Amino acid sequence: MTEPTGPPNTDPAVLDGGGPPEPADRPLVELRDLRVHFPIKRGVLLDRTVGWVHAVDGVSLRIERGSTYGLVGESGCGKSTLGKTVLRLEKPSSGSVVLDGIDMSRMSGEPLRRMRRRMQMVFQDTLSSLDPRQSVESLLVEGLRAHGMDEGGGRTERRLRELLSAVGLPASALRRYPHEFSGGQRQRVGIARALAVEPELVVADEPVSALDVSVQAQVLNVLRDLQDEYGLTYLVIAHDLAVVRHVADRVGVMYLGGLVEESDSDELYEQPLHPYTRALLSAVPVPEPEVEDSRERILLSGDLPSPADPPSGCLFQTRCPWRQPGVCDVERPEPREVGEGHRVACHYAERIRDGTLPGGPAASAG
Ligand SMILES: Nc1ncnc2c1ncn2[C@@H]1O[C@H](COP(=O)(O)OP(=O)(O)OP(=O)(O)O)[C@@H](O)[C@H]1O
Repeated sequence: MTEPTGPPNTDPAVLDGGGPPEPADRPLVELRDLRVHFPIKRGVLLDRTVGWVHAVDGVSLRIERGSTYGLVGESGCGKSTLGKTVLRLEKPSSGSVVLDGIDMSRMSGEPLRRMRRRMQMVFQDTLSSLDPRQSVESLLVEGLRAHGMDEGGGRTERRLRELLSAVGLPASALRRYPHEFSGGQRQRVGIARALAVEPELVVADEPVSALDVSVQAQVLNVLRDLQDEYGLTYLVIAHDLAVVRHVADRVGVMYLGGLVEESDSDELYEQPLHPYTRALLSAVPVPEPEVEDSRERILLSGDLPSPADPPSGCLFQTRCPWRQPGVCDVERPEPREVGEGHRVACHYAERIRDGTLPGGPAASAG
């Protein structure tokens, strides 16, 4: 059972599953008003739906070919659900997921399997995502076999060696088991496994958050080198803003299932406009003591509302220091362009930027 979420998508590109001729620079991934709502079940047989968790609630974005899109936001804001829906591991409740001009939202069976081969996922927790009883060789071959790419004999063996070398592991790793590796090496195995089927898109969900800081940069560099070498497109999901800044060309900030701000990475970090983004960034310590002492800190009041009961109006209004009664609690702002390629879902983005809006953070500097 799915929650009624509005009229079906009548875009012809979406309906015929193919798509009209589009410019050569069309994005590899396009999400159009994507919603993923999970039913909340009650009753002995869990047969009553008593509500809906709005895990992803109307997200539109584009990921350009060969680029890295970083998705940030605190735990529970819907990042992983969005990532899984891009891979069609979750089904959209409404809206669409378009890969290379082809709408996958309602695909199933063989066509979906073929599309899935073009995309792979790298997980946070390699210990649980890699079967401990399988050697690296068997893990990689399994990935190839699942997509009919195990050619057998010397060619497969050569391919496996190439993959390991691409992620900086020796060929001897083939005969070892996941628990014999360090966290960073295991993540390299996870990346090699994802690359085995030559995907175009890799969704990396918290790819380094289980690793020591010293190892994080190494793994991120491996991802970047592979992107250069194979022209990969990445969706990198992370709660850590520093990680996203390190790798992303473009960044989207999620809050309660919605995209509240999106822009090129440098712009977002230098001039965050949405109050939530500003609060997130203001919580990141700065290494220089003079800057650290005087920087603005925006403390958010209240808890994250439940995605099963999102607030009226702006999703962020219950915690926003700039909240304007009568507007923010009434009307949900759609993301709109406030600078080149810089979209913000806030009624007052420009006035907050210019410092002309009454209110603002109660927290003091220092
Ligand atoms: N299969 C599911 N059934 C019901 N609710 C779900 C399901 N998957 C996720 N949710 C809920 O959807 C919301 C978004 O979860 P999601 O895991 O996407 O967020 P997240 O930002 O990735 O958080 P985290 O970083 O903690 O994984 C949460 O409230 C979560 O409990």
